[in-house]
Amino acid sequence: MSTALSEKTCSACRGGVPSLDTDEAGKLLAEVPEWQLNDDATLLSREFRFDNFRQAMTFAGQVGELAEEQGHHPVITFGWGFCRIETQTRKIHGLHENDFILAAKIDELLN
Ligand SMILES: C[C@H](O)[C@H](O)[C@H]1CNC2=NC(N)=NC(=O)C2=N1
Repeated sequence: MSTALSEKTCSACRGGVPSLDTDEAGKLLAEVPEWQLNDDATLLSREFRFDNFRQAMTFAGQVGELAEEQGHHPVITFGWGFCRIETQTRKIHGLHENDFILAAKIDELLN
């Protein structure tokens, strides 16, 4: 039985590893089905909707704290009623399991 993504912890990525290919990324996407891959599977993103600016801002802060805790950092954009998260592993210019672990943990913030 493999460990759920949300129970894993991001590992320090120092580059020098291949990014996930589209098949590998597609398999991991099944565990975070609310998220989207871009066409060449180098970016994982999701837009969350909220009732107002303060809720979006609070969520953005929670994602930021989670990123610091995990040592893996997405791009966080927020405004009135929305917060958009985009993640890729910059060092390898593509996706790593870390991006999917972070996505699964971000989804858990809503529980
Ligand atoms: C050593 C540490 O793992 C790296 O500097 C981390 C920090 N956070 C990171 N976040 C993202 N999104 N990509 C990276 O390559 C990255 N590298």
